[in-house]
Amino acid sequence: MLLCIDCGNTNTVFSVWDGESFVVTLRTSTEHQRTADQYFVWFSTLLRHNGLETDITDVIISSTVPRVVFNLRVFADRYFGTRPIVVGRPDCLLPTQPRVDGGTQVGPDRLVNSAGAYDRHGGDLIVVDFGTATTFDVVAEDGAYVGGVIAPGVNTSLEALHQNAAALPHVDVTRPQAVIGTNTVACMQSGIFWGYIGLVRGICERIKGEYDKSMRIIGTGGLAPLFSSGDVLFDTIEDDLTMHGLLVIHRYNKENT
Ligand SMILES: Nc1ncnc2c1ncn2[C@@H]1O[C@H](COP(=O)(O)OP(=O)(O)OP(=O)(O)O)[C@@H](O)[C@H]1O
Ligand SMILES: CC(C)(CO)[C@@H](O)C(=O)NCCC(=O)O
Ligand SMILES: [K+]
Repeated sequence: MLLCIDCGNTNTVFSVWDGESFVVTLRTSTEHQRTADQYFVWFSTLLRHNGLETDITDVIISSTVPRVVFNLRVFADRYFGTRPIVVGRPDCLLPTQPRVDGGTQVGPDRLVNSAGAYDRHGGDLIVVDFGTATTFDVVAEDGAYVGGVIAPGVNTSLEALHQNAAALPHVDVTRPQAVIGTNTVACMQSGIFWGYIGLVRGICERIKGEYDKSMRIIGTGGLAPLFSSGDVLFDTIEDDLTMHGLLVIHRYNKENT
């Protein structure tokens, strides 16, 4: 079985592929101090809790946090006796090479999203991912990542407001009743909710204006459904896009090395 690990700046997601489907998906916060042994205690406990017997033979990792990769490598080696494929490292092949400015280290999550989206939808896409940052990845006709946009993440923005303004509390993102808020929390929720809808809409329109062909927009990340409840932003929403991309890249490496 294949263990896919998607390590973001906020959360790390483990998902096990049994050859036909993802049988379990587990989420933990990203902490670079976490050791290989700590990962295993958490992982094996939850597998047992889910009544799963898994035999992990392969591991693939995408990490936007370089320093967690060391302990994840030790985890794969010590507990599964396997050398993981790490997206973005020179020995990990990609189905298509990104076309960006020389020296740019594209976030591995964006390469993975691009590969996953291309496999499902073909090219000429915008992939919008609501994570720590809100990213827009442009996928060309041949599946290459050719650039995009990095905007502040929804929770990152809310946290910055709270940190920088003495009278603004911590609030969770939600769809507000009205645009005109009649209390502080409602005002903040309106700013974030309608602000991000405007941001996503505006950036996608501008990307489409710059691109010479029609494009489809794929939304992913935990908050995509919430934002699409306020406006038609996406042609499709896929919550498993990153995991699917890891699967695609793993398969490509197995077939070509
Ligand atoms: N309605 C909601 N309100 C608030 N948070 C939500 C809601 N739906 C999902 N979430 C949150 O979205 C997050 C899932 O986000 P996702 O995995 O896409 O990115 P992330 O973990 O926040 O960022 P990164 O991948 O950069 O670490 C979870 O932390 C989840 O709690
Ligand atoms: C933008 C984030 C933080 C989104 O997770 C990640 O993809 C990243 O660290 N990217 C590196 C810079 C780039 O993608 O161009
Ligand atoms: K993510």
